[in-house]
Amino acid sequence: MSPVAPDQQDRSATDPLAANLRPVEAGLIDTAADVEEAADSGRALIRDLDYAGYLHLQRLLSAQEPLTDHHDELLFIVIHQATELWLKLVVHEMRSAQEHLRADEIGPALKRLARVKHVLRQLIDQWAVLATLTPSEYAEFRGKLGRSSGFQSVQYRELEFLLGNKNKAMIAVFDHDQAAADRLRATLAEPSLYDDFLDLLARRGYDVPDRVLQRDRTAPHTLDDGVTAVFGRIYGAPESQWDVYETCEELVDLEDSFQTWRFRHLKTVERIIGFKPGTGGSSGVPFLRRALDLTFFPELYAVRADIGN
Ligand code: HEM
Ligand SMILES: N[C@@H](CC(=O)c1ccccc1NC=O)C(=O)O
Repeated sequence: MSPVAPDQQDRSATDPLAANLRPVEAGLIDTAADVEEAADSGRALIRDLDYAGYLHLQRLLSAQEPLTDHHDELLFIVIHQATELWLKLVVHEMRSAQEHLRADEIGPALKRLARVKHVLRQLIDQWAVLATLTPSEYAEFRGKLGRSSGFQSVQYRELEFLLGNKNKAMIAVFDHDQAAADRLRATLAEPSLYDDFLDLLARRGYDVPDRVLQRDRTAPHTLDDGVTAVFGRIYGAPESQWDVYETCEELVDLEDSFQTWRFRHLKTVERIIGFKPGTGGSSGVPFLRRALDLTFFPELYAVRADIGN
């Protein structure tokens, strides 16, 4: 006799459910034990971790303290806090990408930069939410903001430094907050993402000029024709070092996203306060417009004019 296949065997002898018993009768659910277990995990939750505990939601969600009763002030606070949270991640990913570049690990560096790019995309889309705030709604609580301003965002400045816009003078904005000023001074002394990439290119045998490699890295990088020539080689034959070419394009994406964020900030400010001066003491819109001219990776744009000539 041929053996019966396991899935055709009569399971009622061994499987209580197949014998038509209710789960409790079958002994599969021991109600008392289940209740005891639930109570146990409830007690354990008091002792250790639950959702709110892990995420420190009590702290996070009690940190929105509007200065007025105006309905729209909560939106203003939430947008800024959400931006600061994302900036925290962006700075973390940027530093990690830089460490990978220093270790000649382009793959993981690109993965982190791709994440940064997507976060920036979210921050760009977020401006549409803030743009629902009308000039008169904002005017109702703007007076309460005093001289506080995005100027004083230490994480934003840190990101700008890591991207290479090393405007030392901005550290003076943090005279009232020495911890923030110290942190920025330390970041100013670190190589920028671009510095790390140019170092990697030099190690890969590209002819990055010594004057660029040896420059004072606490100052912003300025356009150098020797670096443009290096990118000319890379863009002329991407297949020769494909990962290097991909890194160039990732940096262009990053610059593009960052500039788009700046541009959306400018346009949102324009529609909400027009040409009023800023609370932080700048001219407002004209100041933000000038910031759009600052470019992080100038040679990656300069090289495009040479392609095909
Ligand atoms: C009603 C909304 C907003 C208005 C009217 C506004 C206005 C301004 C103005 C006028 C400045 C120039 C500095 C000053 O004099 O204050 C500035 C700078 C800045 N704002 Fe805003 N802003 C708004 C929303 C935001 C949001 C949501 C963020 C996100 C965190 C932000 C981040 C920044 C940053 C980082 C700077 C410094 C930019 C730089 O130095 O290039 N702003 N903002
Ligand atoms: N600079 C803004 C004020 C402002 O937007 C702001 C105020 C306090 C905290 C963050 C702010 N956001 C960005 O500048 C203004 O001039 O209205």
